[in-house]
Amino acid sequence: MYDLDNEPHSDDSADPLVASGSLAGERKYELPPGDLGWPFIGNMWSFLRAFKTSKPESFISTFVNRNSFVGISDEEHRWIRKLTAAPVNGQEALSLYMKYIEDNVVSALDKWSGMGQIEFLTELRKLTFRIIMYIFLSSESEQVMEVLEREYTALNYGVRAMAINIPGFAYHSALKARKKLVAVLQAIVTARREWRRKNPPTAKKDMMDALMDAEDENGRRLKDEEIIDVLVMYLNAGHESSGHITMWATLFLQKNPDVFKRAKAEQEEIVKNRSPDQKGLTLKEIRQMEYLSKVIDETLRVITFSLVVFREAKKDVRVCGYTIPKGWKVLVWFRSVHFDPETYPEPKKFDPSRWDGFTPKAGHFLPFGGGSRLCPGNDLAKIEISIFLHHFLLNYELERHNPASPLMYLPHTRPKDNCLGRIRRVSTQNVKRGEI
Ligand code: HEM
Repeated sequence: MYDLDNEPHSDDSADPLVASGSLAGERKYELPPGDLGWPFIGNMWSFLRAFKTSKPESFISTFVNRNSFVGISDEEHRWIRKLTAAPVNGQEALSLYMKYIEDNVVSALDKWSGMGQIEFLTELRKLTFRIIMYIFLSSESEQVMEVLEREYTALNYGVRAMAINIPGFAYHSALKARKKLVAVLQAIVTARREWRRKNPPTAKKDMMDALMDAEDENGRRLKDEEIIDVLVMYLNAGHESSGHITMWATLFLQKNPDVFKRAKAEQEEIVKNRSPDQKGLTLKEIRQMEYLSKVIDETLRVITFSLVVFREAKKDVRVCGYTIPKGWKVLVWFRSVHFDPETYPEPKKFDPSRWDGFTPKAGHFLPFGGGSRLCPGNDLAKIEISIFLHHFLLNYELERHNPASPLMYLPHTRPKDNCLGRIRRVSTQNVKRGEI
């Protein structure tokens, strides 16, 4: 029995399954370290297998039953995660991807500023999807990208639909879409393998190369099918969240002129200190964006994009006088963690300066989850958002059509009008990569 009531609070657990907040009062609790199973609703890895078979129960079991035959075992999760972590979040990979991100951000902002009214959130989601596709498949044509985007959108619609496999229903379209997606991705994988066979190894170009190179300690590499599954899953995991947080950070900046001014001054300083021949942002400059990083952390806290995750108790756990028996599911409600007034005074207030000299205790800031399931795209996401805000702050402003648009809270907090408005260019500073 793991007795939390008598366990000292640890702030430095190597792999904490962290969960803190107000459970039955103000008592804090922290679950034992380790892999406590996987969430049984909306789990990212369940996307790996979703829609691979047309049996209706496959959809339900993928998302609901952890022992499902289409689900992914703990061992498989560990193996794929280990092999894909560095290609997504490693330093080498991140510096490589920055160019794709910045090129896409600069051209999107430029395009939007000439478009009149746009749904800012919808456009941001398209942008973050495009960025993820470029990170994976940098050399594919615009045509291929469009097909992938179209089929992926159909697949995504089916995720929360009823499992009715009849033409006209979203689930049926999703099954068809996955088949087409797989066919296109398989052609890309085959062509890439062929190219690599005929050409001498070059520096890595994108995540597809990195996945093909990834090897475990026994020399085992990812098969084509595994690479495709990982791509499909990452396309899902890696765009929606970044799009929403980018929108909210932009809105908070605009709503708080003092914050906007300070964040903009920081970006101007970065550009001013750059050598004239430098093209585009560098990782070093991203690290210099200390204030912007606080703006993003505060946005992640206030918005809490992922409301909840599930864990499973691997042994009996005592919490606040209650026993959570081994095998029970535990729901970690991130919003109560992020709105705990003991950790975050006036929790509803957007206040980036609360992060000045403040590092929350382990388990008190979980925008990317925690433990062995910690979001592997956390650094990538922050870089993506920082690059967008860098260019937005320097050159643009957003004029909302309905500033008082009501909000929707499920599945994610957003204005009902998807943030309808205009993007206006207010300066031409640094509009092209590296041009000042
Ligand atoms: C602001 C952006 C993002 C937020 C707020 C976010 C948040 C989260 C959260 C809360 C989880 C669940 C963690 C847990 O169970 O403890 C998660 C998992 C995951 N995220 Fe993210 N994420 C973001 C961006 C990304 C990006 C850019 C990628 C990839 C390119 C990504 C890939 C994943 C994957 C693969 C998982 C499943 C991890 C596992 O179960 O092992 N995410 N994310």
